[in-house]
Amino acid sequence: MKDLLRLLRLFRPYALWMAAGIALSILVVLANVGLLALSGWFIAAMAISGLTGNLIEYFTPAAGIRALAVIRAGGRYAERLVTHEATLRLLSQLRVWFYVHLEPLAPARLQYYRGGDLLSRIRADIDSLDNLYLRVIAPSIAALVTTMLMIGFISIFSARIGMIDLAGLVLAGVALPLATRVIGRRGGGQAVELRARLRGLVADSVRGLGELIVYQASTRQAGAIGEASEALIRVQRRQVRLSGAAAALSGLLMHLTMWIALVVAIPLIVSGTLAPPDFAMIAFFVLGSFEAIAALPLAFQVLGETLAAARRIFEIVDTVPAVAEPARTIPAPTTFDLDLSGVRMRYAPDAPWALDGIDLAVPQGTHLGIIGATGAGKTSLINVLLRFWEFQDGTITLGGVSLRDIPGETMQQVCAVVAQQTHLFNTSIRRNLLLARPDADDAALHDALRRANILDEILALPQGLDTIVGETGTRLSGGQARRVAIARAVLKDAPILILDEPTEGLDPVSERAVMAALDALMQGRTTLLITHRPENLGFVDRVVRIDRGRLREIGGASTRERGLSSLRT
Ligand SMILES: Nc1ncnc2c1ncn2[C@@H]1O[C@H](COP(=O)(O)OP(=O)(O)OP(=O)(O)O)[C@@H](O)[C@H]1O
Repeated sequence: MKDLLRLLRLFRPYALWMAAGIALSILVVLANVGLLALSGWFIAAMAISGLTGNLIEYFTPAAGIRALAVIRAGGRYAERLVTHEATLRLLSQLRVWFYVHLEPLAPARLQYYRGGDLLSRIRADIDSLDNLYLRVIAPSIAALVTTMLMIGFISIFSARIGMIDLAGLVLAGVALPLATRVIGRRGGGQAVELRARLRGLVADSVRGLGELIVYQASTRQAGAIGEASEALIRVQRRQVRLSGAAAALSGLLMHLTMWIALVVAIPLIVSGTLAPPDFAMIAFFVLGSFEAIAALPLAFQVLGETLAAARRIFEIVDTVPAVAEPARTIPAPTTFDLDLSGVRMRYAPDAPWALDGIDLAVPQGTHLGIIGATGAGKTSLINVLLRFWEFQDGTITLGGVSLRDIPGETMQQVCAVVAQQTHLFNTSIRRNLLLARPDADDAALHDALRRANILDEILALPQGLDTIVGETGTRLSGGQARRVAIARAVLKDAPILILDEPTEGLDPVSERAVMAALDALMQGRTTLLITHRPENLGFVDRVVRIDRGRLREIGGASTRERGLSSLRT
């Protein structure tokens, strides 16, 4: 119930659209029942008139039938239009709302979710929230209102027939769906979970297809996917059987109600309380009235699935970001000396310290090389500086301002990052560059590419800047992708440059091209260069080594010439 109310609060901005959709559904149901009942009455009245020779005025009912038919068709069209407009507007708002909550959780809080699972929450779970309005709320309110109006109308003819119709509607529209919901609740939750598991598994397998083939594990992985799929099909089969049985029972109840109503109507016709044509009208009216509750079994069934999807979404939305934003706003730093004192950080309360008492001063403009064995803590230091992860002890200041008083966004603005795994989006080179500066014109883009040492190569491509780079930049070579990432950093023009193994995995020629580009970019900026390659240390002024979370200074002024000469060879 709590989740339901919370969901409803999210729907509030579209309340008017939704109300209009519901009003139109009510109109359509009433027009349909009216059309059936009036047609039944009209045909019977005309037949009786023909047999008895008593003329009746048929213009009005004929016009009524035409009017109701037009209202029903037009109303249905308008209802679909309005309810879908409401749903699509709602969906787009929900996606943005979810993304806004998701962003501060990256990367620290999201590392335990599978990529496919997250994707399924963003897409399928959010999409299934629209069920709440389209398949639950709208049909339920429409059913309630139309039932009251219809029972009121038929009771004018006979209160007993009204009660019989009401009993049939309540049984088919409430008791049956409730029973279906109780039986289907577990299956609904299971279906959502299993679908997410299957999607995660498939996404993971497609990403790791190369490894699966090399290690000949494709058959085993396909077996695991098959099992997950079988489990989902078993649950879905149970759910479909349940909804089929509910639909059949609902049909049975509808016809039973009509027969009982007719049995009650016979003595009323015989005694003259009702006119003979009313008999046909009652039969059609009762049948038609069941349209009002036709959607309720599905409503009760999808309610379980929708609430399960909502719970999974709220679970992410309610996750507290790993790094708390500052409580007070103070002016952003204008100088960029970095000072770390006694900094300790670990990834979980019971994990070993990834940084264990780091003291480090990096005056503005320094080029600092950071080396260390794998797992020593180099990336952890960067994670802390970029405010991706929180540090537990010690102090860090930037330009004299404590890092804890600087919003994460500011830190991310003043730092440009070129990493081993810098992500390129599957779009054009131009759009990848504009990420760093959306208002940059072609001249600025060309300048950035020139400074990243890649302009000629890009312009030589048939599509130039509009070349699509492929998923994660696969249509570019490793060295080209890295230099496009450098051009992006050039465009960002941030005072601090973080280079996390920027030449890792490149051949010597590409490495030299990338380092030449970086050397130009580093000028005038504070630079932290994490590297395993001793030759890259020729580009820095100072070198520190991190060893199991502790820091050791190992070099003063470097032989910068050594680095530059390596570019020339
Ligand atoms: N996201 C994480 N969650 C939990 N532990 C982590 C995480 N990232 C790193 N660690 C742990 O923290 C320690 C330091 O890792 P870190 O990535 O900083 O090392 P590194 O020096 O950058 O290594 P490499 O050169 O291999 O990138 C390691 O023990 C690692 O297992």
